[in-house]
Amino acid sequence: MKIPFYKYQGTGNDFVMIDNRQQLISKNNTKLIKKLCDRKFGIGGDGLILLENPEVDGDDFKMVYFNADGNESSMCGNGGRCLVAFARFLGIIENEATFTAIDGPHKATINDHEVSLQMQNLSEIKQLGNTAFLDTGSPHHVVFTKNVTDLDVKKEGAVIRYSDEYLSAGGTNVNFVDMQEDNTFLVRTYERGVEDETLSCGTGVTAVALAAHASGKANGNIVKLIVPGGELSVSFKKENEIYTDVWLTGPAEQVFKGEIVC
Ligand SMILES: N[C@@H](CCC[C@H](N)C(=O)O)C(=O)O
Repeated sequence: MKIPFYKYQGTGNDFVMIDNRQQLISKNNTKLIKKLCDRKFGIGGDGLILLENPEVDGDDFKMVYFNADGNESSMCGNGGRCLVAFARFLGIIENEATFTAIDGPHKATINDHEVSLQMQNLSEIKQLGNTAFLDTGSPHHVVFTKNVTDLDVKKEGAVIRYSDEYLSAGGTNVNFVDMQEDNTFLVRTYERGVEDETLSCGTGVTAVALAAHASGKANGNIVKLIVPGGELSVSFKKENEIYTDVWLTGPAEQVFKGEIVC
């Protein structure tokens, strides 16, 4: 059997995309999904995303996300943005999308290669010193520190990801953040499920922007995030201690396509 696939990237967070409206891939095939994400034995990617038929009235499609380890996981912000670009490529949408992912409903807009994705409202941010923990669709530990450029993110991130504090709750992603100028932050992320640093993490930079605002490190409602793979922005409102209207914006593009022979 031959299954068509597409490769997308959003600020260097890269994904294998499959149009699964005809159920070509089984969601339980962890071994196959892990192999497809393998950079030596497969296509290579930080994750794999299935575009499926909508299950909610009014939706354009459904998003199913897997980490590179082959397991279905929580929300992927960059993956969601890439999926919107894929949906437009497939002719499912034009410039706007409504879809459901594991964390609930999302809206999105796309102009050229720029995709804005609405994230869930957020009310709970645990802050402790220069760290914070919040769930922006995926769990994120945020560390505000200096010299992020020189950090061994894989080593330092793994210590926190596998710490007793998080392990029993399924682990966490870890973001190391260095403030640059007003409302601008440099971010490097250790991703759970990839178990390494990735070039960008959408739910991660969303967590950084909201944690920076909650702790007074950012004072505007638009925050610029510089990641190893490019630049993203996060805009939001704060109403009655709840962050609403949270939008993650940045580029997303198709890189190549091919066929999986299985
Ligand atoms: N790259 C993602 C986050 C993907 C989920 C994460 N690895 C997890 O399992 O929590 C993003 O762009 O948000």
